Parts: sequence; C-alpha cells; structure tokens
Amino acid sequence: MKVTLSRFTYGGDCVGSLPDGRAVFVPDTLPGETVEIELIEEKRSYARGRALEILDPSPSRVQPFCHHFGACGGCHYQHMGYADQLAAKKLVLKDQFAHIAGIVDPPVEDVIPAPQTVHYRNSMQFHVDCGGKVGFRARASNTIIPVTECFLPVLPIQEIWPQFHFRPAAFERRFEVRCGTHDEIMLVPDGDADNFPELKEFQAALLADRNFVSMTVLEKAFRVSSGSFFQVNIPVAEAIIRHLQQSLPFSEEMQLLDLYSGVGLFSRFFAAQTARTAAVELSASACSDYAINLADFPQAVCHQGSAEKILPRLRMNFDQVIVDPPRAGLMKRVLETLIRMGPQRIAYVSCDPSTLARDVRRLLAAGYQLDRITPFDMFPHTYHVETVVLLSRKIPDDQIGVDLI
Ligand SMILES: C[S@@+](CC[C@H](N)C(=O)[O-])C[C@H]1O[C@@H](n2cnc3c(N)ncnc32)[C@H](O)[C@@H]1O
Repeated sequence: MKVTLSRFTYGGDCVGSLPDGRAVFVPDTLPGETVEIELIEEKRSYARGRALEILDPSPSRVQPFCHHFGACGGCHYQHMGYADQLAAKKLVLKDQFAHIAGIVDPPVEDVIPAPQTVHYRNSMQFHVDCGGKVGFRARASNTIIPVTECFLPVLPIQEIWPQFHFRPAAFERRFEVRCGTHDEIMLVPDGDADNFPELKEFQAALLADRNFVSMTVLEKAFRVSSGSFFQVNIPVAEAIIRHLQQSLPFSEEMQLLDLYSGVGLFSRFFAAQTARTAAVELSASACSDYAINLADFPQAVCHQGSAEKILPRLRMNFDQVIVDPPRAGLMKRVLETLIRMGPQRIAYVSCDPSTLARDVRRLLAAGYQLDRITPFDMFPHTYHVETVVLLSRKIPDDQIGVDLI
C-alpha cells in the first residue's frame, strides 16, 4: 500500500498513517516521502512496514555509502546528509521532551556535530555466525548478517577486523574490539573465553596479552580495563567535558557526586576543584580503574555497588551531581534519594532521550528548573544521540518534594 511519511520517531523510523488510522513505522524513509510499503508487523494501534519503493523521494535523500545499509542493524540514517541527520535528532528530542516530559516547546539546542562522522568508534562489537563469518545483527531481527565493510570503527580496528577468520562452531558468538589512544588493540570475548580459541591466537599475533587500554581525553590518560565502560567517540566526549566545564560552577568547598562514574571520566576533570568527590559505580573493574585514574586525588572516592543501594547510604551534602546512567535511566529509588539530597545542580548525561525525558519530568515536578538541553552527536549515521540536561534547584530545602514525583 501507499503511505506518506510525516516525521521521524525515536528509533530511526518515520511514521505515517494507514487508511484505517493506525500509525505505521517505516525505516529508511524520510518525512514527506510517499512510499509503497508492505506490512511486516501488525498490532491493534500501530503497524510496522518495509519500504518496497520510494514513489516520491525527498530532496534530502542521498545514496548510502555502505552497501550493507538497510540490512545491517548498525546504521539508520545513511540515506540523508549529515546536516539533515542532526536536524532529525533535534526534532526527535523535542518530541520526546514535549510528549514524555510534558514541556511545551522544549528548549532543545542544536545538536553539536561530531568532528569525525566516519571511523569514530573506538570500540566495536562483532558477531560470529555458526559458519564462522563475522558480521552484525540485522535490522529488527536477531539474525547475524556477515559484513565485508563498515565505516564506523576507528582506522586501527578497521584495518584489523577483516583479517579475523573463525572456525565454524555449534553456536553464535560475540566479541568486542577496543582500540586505545596508542592504537593498542584489545579483543574481549563475550562470555566464556574458551569458546573463542581464535581470539587468543589473534591477540597473541598482536604481541600483547591485553586486558586494558589507555584512552586519552583532553590530554588526560585513562586506564580502561576489558570489563569497564568507556565513551566510544573521544572527540565528542571531549566536547561534553568542555560543555560541563563551561556550565558547572565549582569552588573548593564543593561536594560533587559522580553517579554511574565508570572509570572516572568526569571525576578526573572536576575532582581537583572540589573538597570531596564521591563516585558510585556498579562494575568492580571500572572501580579499580577509577582508583588508578584518580590516584592523585585523595578527595575522590569511588563506592562500588548499585546506585540504588549505595546512594541512600552516602551521608554527604552534595552541591552538584553528574549522573550518567545506562539506557534504563534512574530507578525510582535513586531519583527519590537524589531529590531528598537536594543538590543545587544536576547535570544529567544520557544516551536515551525517552528515559531522560521521563526522569526530567519527575525532577521538574520535585522543584528543579530546566536550564539547558544540549544534544551531542556521539553516534553519527545512527538514531542514537547523547544529551546533557542541566537542572538547578530553585526552591528552598524544606519545599523539595519527593512526594511530588
Ligand atoms: C553510560 S556509562 C557512564 C560511565 C561514565 N560516566 C563515563 O562517562 O565513562 C554508565 C555506567 O553505569 C554503570 N552502572 C550500570 N548500572 C549501574 C547501577 N545500577 N548502579 C551504579 N552503576 C551502574 C555501568 O557499569 C557504567 O559504567
């Protein structure tokens, strides 16, 4: 059937209307395009479609540069130019803040572009199918599609991954390749390393038995172990740090909370300007890295455990909080404890606009004011966007209201 698409939605698809009024989501399309589709999934209130033919293409449509685009689940936006990608991400964010956070005309700033739009990822997850072929997950499915090219990894990863050859196995496998600042390559099997004898051989051929890499951000070096999270796009992480440096006022009496701290990226830039910095991080490996990365800062301490358990036990009066949770955002218990603590400022760094908007709605209801929403294009050619929201407390201590959220 024929459908005209109206706008982008979070997830990369455009949405249009079926003749019966249901919304239909179609990937690889652009707003304004009329497209012939087939339905691939139908629910009571919406459906999903696949574009068979673009009948009336948008002037913004461009030829994707990777021949796996459309089949591979990694990229969603290669069919439009980079400026249009940024505009689409801004509109989707505005939509999320309007509908989920209930903000009328949300003040979302222009998306800060990535300095490099290809070969930007310092970490890639590859899948190996039962035949031993290396690939990625397909669009909207769990199948692995073997790939022969990909433009997202940094060049040292780009050079090495086509050389990987795996023997057939009874099951699918997955591994990560990480590249440090000095082009050191670390191979990390997902699950049992014994399932992956080939990875040991490749790592041995690289003349290193590595379980960590060094990452440099704004001239500061970070140790990042195989089990620790790190930002995948360093130039964009640097732009986020600069943004926080310009936006957050610090003084030597201040107490900072770095919640979901990872290996201490944010602490490393701000601890020196605080009396105390407390970090909370679930991963033991990231906490060990934190201790090394912040070794010169006795005022910075990382507490290992879940934010839900650790935060209520911290007896400190935080002036500023930087939170950078996983996609799921802040659990209710974490949010309530944070509000009870009542820091003057919260900088919320998020890779998921929908959980971010949900949590911002709760913070606004509890007495915080929205100061800025600044998106950063950490992941060009995908629908993903990293956003920094700055909030400040505008009401006195006794009116801060957990019961409001
Ligand atoms: C998006 S990363 C941010 C890390 C760090 N801020 C950075 O920029 O490198 C989220 C971090 O939260 C940690 N994490 C996940 N669930 C957690 C939880 N329930 N409590 C505390 N930390 C958690 C992860 O291990 C990861 O290091």
